[in-house]
Amino acid sequence: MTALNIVLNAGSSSLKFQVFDAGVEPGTPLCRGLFEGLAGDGTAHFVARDGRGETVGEERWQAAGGGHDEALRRLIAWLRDRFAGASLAGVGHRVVHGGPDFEGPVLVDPGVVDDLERFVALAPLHQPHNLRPIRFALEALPGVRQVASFDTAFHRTQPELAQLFAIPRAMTEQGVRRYGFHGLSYEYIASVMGEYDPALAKGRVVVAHLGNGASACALRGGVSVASTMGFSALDGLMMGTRCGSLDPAVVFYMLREMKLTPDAAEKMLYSQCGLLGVSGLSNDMRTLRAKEAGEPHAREAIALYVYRIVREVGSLAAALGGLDGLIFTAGIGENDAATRAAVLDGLAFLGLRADPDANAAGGPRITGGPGPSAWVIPTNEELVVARHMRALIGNAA
Ligand SMILES: Nc1ncnc2c1ncn2[C@@H]1O[C@H](COP(=O)(O)OP(=O)(O)O)[C@@H](O)[C@H]1O
Ligand SMILES: CC(=O)OP(=O)(O)O
Ligand SMILES: [Mg+2]
Repeated sequence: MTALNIVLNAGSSSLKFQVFDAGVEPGTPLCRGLFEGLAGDGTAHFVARDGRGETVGEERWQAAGGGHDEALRRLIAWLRDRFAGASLAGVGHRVVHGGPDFEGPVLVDPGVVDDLERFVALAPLHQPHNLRPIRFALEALPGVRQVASFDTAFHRTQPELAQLFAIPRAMTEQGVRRYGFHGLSYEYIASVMGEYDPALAKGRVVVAHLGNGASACALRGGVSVASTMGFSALDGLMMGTRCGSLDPAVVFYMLREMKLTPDAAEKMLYSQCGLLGVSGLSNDMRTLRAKEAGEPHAREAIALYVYRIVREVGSLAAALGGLDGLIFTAGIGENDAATRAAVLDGLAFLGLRADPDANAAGGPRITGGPGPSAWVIPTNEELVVARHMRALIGNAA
């Protein structure tokens, strides 16, 4: 009987999962799937594929809020049915915030979950959805080992200056510092980029993770040296529903002049800004692309999205002292050729020369000529968690 390792990855708009044979090195999963459209009130969509890419499950429903809870309920029912008779070796979880103490993946026990609850306020779109299935499995599956892998851990290699805010030292010592996120995605990209071009593995590379959440990370020799996200996953680039970098005085304006409560102000900055806020239409790039011809606000939202990426990649290139490669990944980075083309255009001053045909075809290399190269590399956060599970709990069933 096959023993399974299941990996869960709750993003801000999605719940992704992969199922691996626990007895072998993780590679192609037995099955992988995605619930998407969980952030809004539109249609949520579930699709699952087997190891050969054949669709083995598909559902659609109306996500009237609470999309992640409903997705988890459907996923458990679907997995029970699909893998009836198999035993479960372990469950691995992407956990977005590991704070200052979790510098690598850990085996979960109730004490670890209590520690991680402290960061719910710093990652309200993620941490609750990451911890709920852990608590569920601790109760419902008491013999099954669980591993938590953190988005923040990969960035703990950054130089001290890259992690500091210019605030009183006492606040820094309390943990008010830049953590950085999407670390599992960056760890995956760092692990494969040498297969695309050995020079990337040694070089100065910026990875742009452009999903519903978005950040960029500067890698030197595959190690994180700076990133656009900070204390929380609100900072840096403009995102689907998050504002990204914002003058902190805007928050005081929201509280004092707009008379918003702190909770309402927080909700607005996490859930009603970004592409959704500027377009007034949608957080989803696919919808904005479909409407941009007739909707000036959709066009402006996309233009601002690109402008912010160009500025931040320039800043990260400065932190690296130059740029050898730029890698696009995640939902928008992997699929939206027009965003990539516009970013490359804005970064032509760094010597990037777009290859329009290669870009339209999805890469992998989307520049030509001498100078820095740009690439499209699909991310795989679940595979990184599966590797962590293998390292921590081996192949025990
Ligand atoms: N084919 C596509 N073309 C353009 N954008 C896409 C496409 N598919 C997905 N996206 C964008 O990617 C986003 C989801 O990215 P993903 O990395 O899966 O999100 P999450 O942050 O929830 O993990 C969607 O909200 C949408 O904006
Ligand atoms: C950290 C973060 O924003 O994650 P996601 O892009 O999955 O929402
Ligand atoms: Mg994601």
